[in-house]
Amino acid sequence: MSHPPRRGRRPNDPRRGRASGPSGGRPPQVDPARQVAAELLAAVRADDAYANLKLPELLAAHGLSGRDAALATELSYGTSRTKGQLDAILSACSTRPLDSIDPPVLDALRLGAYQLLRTRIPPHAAVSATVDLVRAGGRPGAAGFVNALLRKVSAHDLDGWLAELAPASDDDPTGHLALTTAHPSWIVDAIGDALGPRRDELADALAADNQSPAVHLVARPGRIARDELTAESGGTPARYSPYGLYLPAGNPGALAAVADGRAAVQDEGSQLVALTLAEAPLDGSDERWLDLAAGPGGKAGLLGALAARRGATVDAVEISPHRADLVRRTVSGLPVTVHTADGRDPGLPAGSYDRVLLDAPCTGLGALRRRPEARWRRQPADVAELTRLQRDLLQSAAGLVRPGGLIGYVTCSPHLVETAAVLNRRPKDLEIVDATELVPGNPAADAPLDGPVPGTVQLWPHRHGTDAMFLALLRRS
Ligand SMILES: C[S@@+](CC[C@H](N)C(=O)[O-])C[C@H]1O[C@@H](n2cnc3c(N)ncnc32)[C@H](O)[C@@H]1O
Repeated sequence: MSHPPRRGRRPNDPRRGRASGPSGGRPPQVDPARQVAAELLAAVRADDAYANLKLPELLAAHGLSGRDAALATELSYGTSRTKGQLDAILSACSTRPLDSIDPPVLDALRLGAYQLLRTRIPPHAAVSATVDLVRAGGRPGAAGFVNALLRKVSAHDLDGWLAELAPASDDDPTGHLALTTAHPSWIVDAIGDALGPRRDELADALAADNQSPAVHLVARPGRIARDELTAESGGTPARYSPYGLYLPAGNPGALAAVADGRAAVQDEGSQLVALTLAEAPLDGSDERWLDLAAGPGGKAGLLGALAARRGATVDAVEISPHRADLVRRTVSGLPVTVHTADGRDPGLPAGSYDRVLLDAPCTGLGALRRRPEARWRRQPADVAELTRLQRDLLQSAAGLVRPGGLIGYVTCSPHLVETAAVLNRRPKDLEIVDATELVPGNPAADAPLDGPVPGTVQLWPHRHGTDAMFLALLRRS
């Protein structure tokens, strides 16, 4: 039942209609999309869940598809991605510090603020749905607080809030971009440093993290031709990778070719770095390949398919047993042997591999567009810890590759400490091979792809439409 507008209130006033506030008499009804979004935020916050893995589970559990699933995805991913920006605005409106607010209530406030500031959902619907969520979640005492706070948020649109709260770009360029593009300051600085002389692209690079990317598929060589996959999936051929294609909206898992392993979901940048290593000119034998940090197996699957066609074999090493099992599933039927082992000392024969991929564990700052919560979960201290591991793994790779053999050192992060600094302290017998001309499809013709050390490759979402993958090709002397 709808209520008539009360006297003295504007038609769009969020106090209108069923935004009944704390004392509305009817039982709260939460629509399933917002329920899923709230459950996802709780899982990310309380259980350290990965949003992109948890969401399909929740959608299936609630039986959501079509428009409801799209709304749940938009609300949960959008809220996760912009959390810091939403918090700055909520803080400005709140009478209490945010860290004193019951965490599920704070989740609901973020969801409500996201709807008010970044969707076309009418303000009264955004507020009333959030109040309902809080009441249905067993926190009726917070309903009045939530209602009042979101009414304050609705006083401005997003641009209005950013104009009020963001520091001036001239005074504090990092702080300005951090708030306006919803990134932690340390990540703004890291990406700015990685852009080096092209720092003027920083706003574009950060904006690209906030775009929902297309799903990229790889047509596994020898298992399905790209044309066939294009016809089966309704996708379009990728710009650079000869095996890649871009899918429009939809669930890739529902495609028969993905379900039966002829194709897989894989960012085009990941395809390009693996292909560059596999196809780089090499003198001498070319039969033994190694993937030293293989889980969950995307690149091992591509390398395995190429190896099968070229009469080579691949050893794939992964330290986590669960992820090693994922690799085994991915490479089934391919000439790949999976070892659950520490890549720093995997017990494999020294000096025996022709090509070695080290797709190192990293901060993932190059794939923020695909991992909505990652930018707020990662901490600057993670970088030092990962860098030690990256250096140790590179040392191990250097011992496993044969003289004259090639290593592809890869990160899905452009952070200079994970790229240039690791390379600058590499083992002395590894020389850098110029990879910039070797990337399939020649992305350099469209936009620069030179990395921070001469000869290395840095892809970018805002330039190439790929994740920001880094590649250095190294030859053992
Ligand atoms: C960036 S991911 C690799 C992604 C993979 N190449 C793909 O394309 O699917 C890095 C992997 O290294 C694994 N890892 C971390 N430390 C390791 C170690 N010491 N030895 C081997 N693997 C390790 C992680 O568990 C993670 O699965």
